[in-house]
Amino acid sequence: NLANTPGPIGGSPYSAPVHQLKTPGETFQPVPYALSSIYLTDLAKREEQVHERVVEYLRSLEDRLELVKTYLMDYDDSQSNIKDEIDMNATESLINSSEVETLRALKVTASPIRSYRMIRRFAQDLRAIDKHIRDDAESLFLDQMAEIQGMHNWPSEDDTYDVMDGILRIHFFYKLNLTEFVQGRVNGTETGVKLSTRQCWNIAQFAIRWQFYTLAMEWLEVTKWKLRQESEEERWPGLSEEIVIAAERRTREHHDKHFDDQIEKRSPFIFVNQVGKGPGLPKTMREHLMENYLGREFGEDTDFSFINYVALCNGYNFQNQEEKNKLSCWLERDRHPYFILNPLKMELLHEEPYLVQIHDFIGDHWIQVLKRVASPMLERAPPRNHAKATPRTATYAWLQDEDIEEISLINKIESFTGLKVATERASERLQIASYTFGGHVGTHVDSLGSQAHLDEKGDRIFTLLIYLNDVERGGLTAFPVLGTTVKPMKGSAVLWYDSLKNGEVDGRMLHGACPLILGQKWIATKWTHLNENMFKWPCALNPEV
Ligand SMILES: O=C(O)CCC(=O)C(=O)O
Ligand SMILES: [Fe+2]
Repeated sequence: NLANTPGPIGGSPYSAPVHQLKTPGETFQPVPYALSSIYLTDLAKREEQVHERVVEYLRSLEDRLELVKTYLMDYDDSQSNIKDEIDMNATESLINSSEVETLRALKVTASPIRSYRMIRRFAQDLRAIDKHIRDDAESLFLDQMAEIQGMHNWPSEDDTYDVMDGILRIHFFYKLNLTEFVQGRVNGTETGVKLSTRQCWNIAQFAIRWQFYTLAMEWLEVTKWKLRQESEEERWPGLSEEIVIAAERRTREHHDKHFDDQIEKRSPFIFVNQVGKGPGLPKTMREHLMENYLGREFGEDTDFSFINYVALCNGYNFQNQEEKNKLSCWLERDRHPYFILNPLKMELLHEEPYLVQIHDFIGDHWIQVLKRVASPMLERAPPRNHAKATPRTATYAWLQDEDIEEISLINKIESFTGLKVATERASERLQIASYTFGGHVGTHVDSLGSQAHLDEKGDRIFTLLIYLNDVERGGLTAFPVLGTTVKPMKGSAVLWYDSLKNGEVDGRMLHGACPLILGQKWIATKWTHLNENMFKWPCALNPEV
């Protein structure tokens, strides 16, 4: 799978950089902030408290500054004409510094006003400064921060990489218009918050470091555009147009060095656009792939599946009219008596292989329970341990039936599918996944293939995936071979079969989760296995299917 091939010069925004999990110490962070809406929300709440403390700390610093100034002003004021006199004496008779000191002291002593003011400064101003320092706003601030921090780590440099990785993935998949993005418009939606020139520069640097050269070129371009709009005073002194232009030159050189090699491999990753070479290849790599491979039938060569996946994420559909004519919606009552009064709202998305969306499969109450139970259990996807693993930027929890006793979800799935789901051997625990912006799952099949044949449970028969919320933008489930997508709709479920009846993997069920652009995405998935359902899901007479 091209998507999983580590390029010769690094990864891609398609596969997240893998960070080391920290060993549990005094604090711990089970899930990286950028991957978890739960932790992001929690962090946003804690920042409210942090902000309040910082404001208090600022006030305290201002108080201290005020005290220091008060002392100095009184001192300067009460000494001013002594100073003039002494200066005059010093130039006339060249007295030395210890004599100056004595002279000044005598002047103070000679004046009841000066003496009073001096004594008052010691008694009041300097004591106030002393007290302020001993009150130790710094320690207080640090203690308060530690208290707000609690058990969790504050975000680290690694967390900023996760965020930038998510942004670059959205940029790559959806060809973001960066000029709009940095001004706060994300894929057509106004978010009301901008990126600064320096922040654009940081993202450009990150893209260069990860060798996403064409994305980097766009970030450098937008950095330059922003720099040109700033006045001299607004500019951050660490950055100038010359620096950005030099970075562009270096990036283009790196790009060109690897271009021929990558064009051979038809890698869409690093060369989203052709930036360096002349008219030899007039089209961008993406255009080239789209024109030649889009929607094509394919076998082993999964280049097509990747470019189709990206296109599907962008709203394409490759089903021909004949296929589309077969699609329909209906109310289904006869699978189980349960559905007589509560018919299933079925929508056929693909006939063969079968892909169906069931609307309103579960209601608000169950959705709340699933999210609530899963939230504290979410963990990041296991890091990729070998190149073949599907890239995943999401967080997961596995629920036991006991965790969700209050809902009879499994019974409902059994009634609906007519297969055994409830026992330990028949299925896997219910998996809850949560995505934030940029979160995705690369294309894969859920079938476990030959590795499952010897397994006690046998291979997966079907996937029942329930969407737990409406998704604002992005986050479709894309099926590159079927040429269609499923739009997450709150409470709806999709069902498809993972294996052919002969036990083979059904490669046509290749699918992936498109990167989320805006909002959140939560899903619950149940995989049911073959061995316990041997007689309910018998082999077909035709070994080919
Ligand atoms: O989130 C989705 O839309 C699909 C997720 C998926 O395919 C998986 O986790 O295996
Ligand atoms: Fe899947």
